[in-house]
Amino acid sequence: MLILVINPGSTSTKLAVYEDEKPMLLRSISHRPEDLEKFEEVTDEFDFRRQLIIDELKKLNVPFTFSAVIGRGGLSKPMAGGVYEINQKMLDDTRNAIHKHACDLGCLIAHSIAKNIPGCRSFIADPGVVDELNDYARICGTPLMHRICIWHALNQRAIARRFANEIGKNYEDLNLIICHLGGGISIAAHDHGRAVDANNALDGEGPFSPERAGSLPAADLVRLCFSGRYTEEELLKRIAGQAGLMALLGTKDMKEIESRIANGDEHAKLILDAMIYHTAKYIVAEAAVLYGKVDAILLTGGIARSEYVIPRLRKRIDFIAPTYCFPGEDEMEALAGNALSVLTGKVKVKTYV
Ligand SMILES: Nc1ncnc2c1ncn2[C@@H]1O[C@H](COP(=O)(O)OP(=O)(O)OP(=O)(O)O)[C@@H](O)[C@H]1O
Ligand SMILES: CCCC(=O)O
Repeated sequence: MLILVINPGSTSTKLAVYEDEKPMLLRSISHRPEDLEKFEEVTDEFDFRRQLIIDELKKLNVPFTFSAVIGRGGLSKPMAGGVYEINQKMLDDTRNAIHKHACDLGCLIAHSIAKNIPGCRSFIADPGVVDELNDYARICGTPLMHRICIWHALNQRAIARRFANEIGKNYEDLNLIICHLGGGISIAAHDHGRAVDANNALDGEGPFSPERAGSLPAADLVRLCFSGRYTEEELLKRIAGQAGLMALLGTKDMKEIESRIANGDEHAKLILDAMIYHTAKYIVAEAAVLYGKVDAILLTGGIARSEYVIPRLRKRIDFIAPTYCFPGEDEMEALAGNALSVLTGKVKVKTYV
């Protein structure tokens, strides 16, 4: 069975074709900032990115005989983890969602390609809005709002299963703290296969990250909103996009920051060490969620490759549980595997309502 996998990111669109479990091709189409800047919202990039994918597949002579197209799920309404058949409700909610993220295009493009292929199904799996929070985690100190999570559910779960497999156990038998260190940093407590606590990595919760502000002093933020100095859009960018290392150091490229530090830049060192410090604090906090019974801490994402960050982070968290590193991400393989498990009847597909 031929499966097409689509994973749009902020600067690239990844695509892969699998023949059952076997990867036949993996491509990453890079987007120049000037090509994306002209679109007001990420969903406006739909035609542009869809056409690039189709052109690339045609160029590589890939037959359009897919049994399924699976995309990285978008930020529609919260849902339990699993594999979902894309339906009209999901498409509408993804297009109309308050939160915008390049992954929205995964769902929209997967459906649009699949619908033109006879017999082809379209899926998403473990989108960033997977919500398995416990009742305490939803509550914050005002009735005006409640906590939600937006996190790297797909990669965290893929890494969790990989780790469990490597040690000969089931993910569902383990208590894990997983930290995805990417452009955003998400941290979740996985209690026997359920992510009972996770941060909203997109919206200003958790540690600051390469391009996100993380948790901010709330009253200062309110005063800033009413200061007349910024529009709503500008301030939202100060929370996700023009925030974190990008705002504090003018770059989110970790290699560049590491080289500044190696050349004696004390300010860069202070900021990066602060990011490590806050990340460690949020990781350790998840141990309380699991009553201190933590089988392992798993670190993943692009920054898990950093020889500067990882040893310093480990030094602050190793006392909780053994820490393992899974640099990068397993998203393409995880998506393909999820589609295949539905096509072969191993997993029951869910309906988004
Ligand atoms: N070899 C490396 N050493 C140090 N840092 C690295 C390395 N490779 C990537 N990074 C850093 O990882 C970060 C990006 O991580 P990643 O690729 O996981 O993010 P993303 O896919 O853009 O966003 P996200 O993971 O939040 O969806 C950047 O700050 C980048 O500089
Ligand atoms: C939906 C992925 C979460 C993030 O980018 O922070």
